[in-house]
Amino acid sequence: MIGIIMGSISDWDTMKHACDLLDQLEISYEKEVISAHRTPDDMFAYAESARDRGLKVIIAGAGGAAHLPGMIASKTTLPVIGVPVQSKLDGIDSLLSIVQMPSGVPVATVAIGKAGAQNAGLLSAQILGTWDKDVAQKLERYKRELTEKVGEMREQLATK
Ligand SMILES: Nc1c(C(=O)O)ncn1[C@@H]1O[C@H](COP(=O)(O)O)[C@@H](O)[C@H]1O
Repeated sequence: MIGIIMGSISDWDTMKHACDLLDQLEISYEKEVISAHRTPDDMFAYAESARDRGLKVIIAGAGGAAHLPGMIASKTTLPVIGVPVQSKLDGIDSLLSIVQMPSGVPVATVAIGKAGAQNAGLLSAQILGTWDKDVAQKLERYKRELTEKVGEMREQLATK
């Protein structure tokens, strides 16, 4: 249902958090290394075939000159979520490369690094949840768990 792609295997430490989130929700996904710069033909083939292969959302992570999410978005009408990966410039270059898309070609951009990748996984599930009741129920459960964790934090704080 979800395609998770990254510009390099060096992005895995970040992108695995999107995978972990989807594993937690038991939502199927595929993962692949694809680079707009290093494998442009593969990138276009991936974007052009994504809908016919049954994907509903694409999560694309890249660092530095992070053109992958935007270029994928240029070739598909599926929603694309961009994850800025940490870089030598603290990921600011990745963030700006992904978020500053021209009008007409949106990429839903999340925060830099692990939290961003987790949110990308969650956001992709929420998109599925707009029509998939099973996924929507899992998301309700996830939210309840978040609330419970805050309850635990309050108990912890009371002991400080
Ligand atoms: N930004 C891109 C693209 C792309 O946008 O097509 N392809 C690779 N990269 C990024 O280059 C960084 C360094 O990659 P290496 O570690 O392989 O040298 C990675 O963060 C990757 O996402």
